[in-house]
Amino acid sequence: MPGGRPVAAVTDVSFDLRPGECLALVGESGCGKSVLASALLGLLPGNARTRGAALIDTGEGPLDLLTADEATLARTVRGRRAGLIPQSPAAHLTPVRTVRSHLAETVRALRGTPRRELRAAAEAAAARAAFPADHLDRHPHQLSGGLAQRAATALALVADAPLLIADEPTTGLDRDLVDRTVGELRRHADEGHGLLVITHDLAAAERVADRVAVMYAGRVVELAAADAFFGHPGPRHPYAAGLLDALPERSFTPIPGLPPELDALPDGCAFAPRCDRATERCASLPALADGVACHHAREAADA
Ligand SMILES: Nc1ncnc2c1ncn2[C@@H]1O[C@H](COP(=O)(O)OP(=O)(O)OP(=O)(O)O)[C@@H](O)[C@H]1O
Ligand code: NI
Repeated sequence: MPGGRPVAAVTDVSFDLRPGECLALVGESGCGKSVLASALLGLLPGNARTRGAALIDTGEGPLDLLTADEATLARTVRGRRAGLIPQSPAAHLTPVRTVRSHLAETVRALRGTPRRELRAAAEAAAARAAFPADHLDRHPHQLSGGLAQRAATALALVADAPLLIADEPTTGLDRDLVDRTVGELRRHADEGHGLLVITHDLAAAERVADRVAVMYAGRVVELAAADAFFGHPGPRHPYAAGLLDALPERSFTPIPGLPPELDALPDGCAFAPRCDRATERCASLPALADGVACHHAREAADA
């Protein structure tokens, strides 16, 4: 930050993700979801500091993504072990190149496809993400939001990486496209891939996820099985309960107030100023224990 003040964009996050499993990471704008995704791919800005570990299975043992050097990340991880469908895909594509050229380069780099087979391989990669062949010669600015999303998905799927991170894959899409995207992501997990879906679309999270991690002000405040979270007995953290209650199909009641600025967090629970369960105990920071970080969490369901 200006003046050299640090800001803790993501703190104390801990989860695992297995092949064939989808974890939805949900939370309001600015809570740290995209920073977390960037950290997992070694794409943080140069002045960022990380601590802890993020282990990925490389096929030859675990690799710590937070300490791996750039050459290792570039040669063995990005695209190959972990694919990313970025938030705002159009902004991540090179503006002066066509979708075909993006796909051909990616196929060549990740699969070593010989030049004479590139055209067919690029077309097959596009088809996998339902990107229309007659739009392959368009530039990013000539694509609708939905088609830019498909182009980014096609690129992320080229090397069939065991982990796919999708950052806001349904934002800005119309209803049919949301349904299709959710279906495709779920199929991708069912085929045995690990899937981290970052979204503030809770309806999409409910349909795609096996587990849900709720972030608030840079921390995971609840980590739960999706059926318990969205169904019975429901969320345990008051913030998570508030998020669900804000949905139009539920009680359509917004959480009062706004999330705090990350560079001015209170010492204790960051949600306390907005929380109707807050007491003096909330002046100390609640650790994530048994899936929830709250002094007044609802009881877990009976096992
Ligand atoms: N390079 C940086 N320098 C300072 N602050 C940063 C930097 N990168 C991110 N932040 C801060 O970290 C916070 C988390 O940002 P992030 O993009 O991860 O949010 P998000 O949960 O993905 O939100 P959205 O839903 O809007 O995409 C933001 O408040 C942002 O201001
Ligand atoms: Ni984001």
